[in-house]
Amino acid sequence: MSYSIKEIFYTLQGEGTHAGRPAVFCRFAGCNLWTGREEDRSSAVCQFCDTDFVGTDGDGGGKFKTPQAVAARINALWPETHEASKFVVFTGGEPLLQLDEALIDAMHDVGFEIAIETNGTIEVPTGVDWICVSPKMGSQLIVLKGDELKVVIPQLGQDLKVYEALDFTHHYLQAMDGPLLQDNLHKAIDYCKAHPKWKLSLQTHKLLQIP
Ligand SMILES: C[S@@+](CC[C@H](N)C(=O)[O-])C[C@H]1O[C@@H](n2cnc3c(N)ncnc32)[C@H](O)[C@@H]1O
Ligand SMILES: Nc1nc2[nH]cc(C(=O)O)c2c(=O)[nH]1
Ligand code: SF4
Ligand SMILES: [Mg+2]
Repeated sequence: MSYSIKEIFYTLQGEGTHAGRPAVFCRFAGCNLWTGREEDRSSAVCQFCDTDFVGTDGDGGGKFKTPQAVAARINALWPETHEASKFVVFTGGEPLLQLDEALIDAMHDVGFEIAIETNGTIEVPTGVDWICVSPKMGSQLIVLKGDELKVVIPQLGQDLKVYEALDFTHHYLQAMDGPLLQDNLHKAIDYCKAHPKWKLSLQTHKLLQIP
């Protein structure tokens, strides 16, 4: 199989537990909950997406024929003299439409720790080192355990108590970006204070204006 990748870039993880950690981001093209076309947004399962994941035309993007080719491109972005802390985040779009064990093995072969950002609707292949699930109302959540659960609020009909019971090490709330961001941040802050199992995840890369 070949891999369709929107962009590959080296930055800091902006969100969640690893916020501030240098990481190569590999953004796969395509998602199962939205086409990515603005004209389809209002009829999509996931309507609040902040990301362009259509096509393969971003920085470092393209169609890659082999897992080794993807791994080599990602590895080339890591600073040469710092082999120990190699960290890749597979995101999208929905990475689990394309990420397979062959690519996971290829990344481990070049020394990377592997994280994913997923909507939790597709089974996670073996070997992923850090699983971040961000459930979407209107979709069937099937990934019920992992390292961090990162719930974007508010979403219509959400019951955070249901998520609280799931088997994740960290439970985060992330305010939905958009015209109501400030309101949403206050909702998230108030909820965390009242339910201290939850922590606030900020999208720090947006504050920092880095990719
Ligand atoms: C663009 S998604 C890609 C990965 C995967 N499809 C998912 O939804 O988790 C990456 C992260 O951004 C979050 N996100 C997307 N749009 C957002 C928005 N408008 N405000 C806050 N977080 C958002 C998602 O919930 C997810 O945690
Ligand atoms: N810096 C940075 N951190 C991120 N964390 C999750 C992201 C994503 O789009 O999945 C993201 C992103 O796009 N940039
Ligand atoms: S599931 Fe993730 S990538 Fe897909 S539309 Fe929603 S936020 Fe965007
Ligand atoms: Mg993003």
